[in-house]
Amino acid sequence: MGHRSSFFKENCLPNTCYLRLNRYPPCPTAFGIHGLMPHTDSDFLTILHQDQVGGLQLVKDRKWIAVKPNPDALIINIGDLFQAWSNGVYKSVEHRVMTNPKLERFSMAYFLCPSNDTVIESCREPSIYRKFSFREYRKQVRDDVQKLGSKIGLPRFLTHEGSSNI
Ligand SMILES: O=C(O)CCC(=O)C(=O)O
Ligand SMILES: [Fe+2]
Repeated sequence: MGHRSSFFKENCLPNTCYLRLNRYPPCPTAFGIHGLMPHTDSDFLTILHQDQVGGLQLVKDRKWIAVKPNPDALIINIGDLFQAWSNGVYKSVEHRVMTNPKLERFSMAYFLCPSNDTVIESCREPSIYRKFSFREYRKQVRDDVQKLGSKIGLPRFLTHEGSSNI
């Protein structure tokens, strides 16, 4: 896509990526409860493993669809940084987890993150996002969650060009 092929190798290092282990207890009392609220991941890519219980859903064509559980497969989710880096060609996927009334669920997510100083810059002109460091992105997300109660994410970094195209 016009980026250096060594970009990930140089910027996403073992100590900048992380693994999250998720446990969702059964939720017998109510139907349609979020185990994890709708969100996009603030990284480049997430490699996800879910067990056989199911509950992961993603937005496709503006509708929530369930991801069929397959413990033998890994799911690769595109994150916000990949969207910015590709100038919006690849979209960060919105996803959520619904709880199961009877079964406990486990998942494992590996987040491919760069170092805080890494500058995320789009490969094409005109760029729809201004360039930003991962540190700046994380701070903006943290500040928005604190002040507004939810993440705004990439729309905060739209350029004039990007704003007039959405
Ligand atoms: O548990 C899952 O399937 C999804 C986990 C997830 O989206 C996350 O940890 O960001
Ligand atoms: Fe996620």
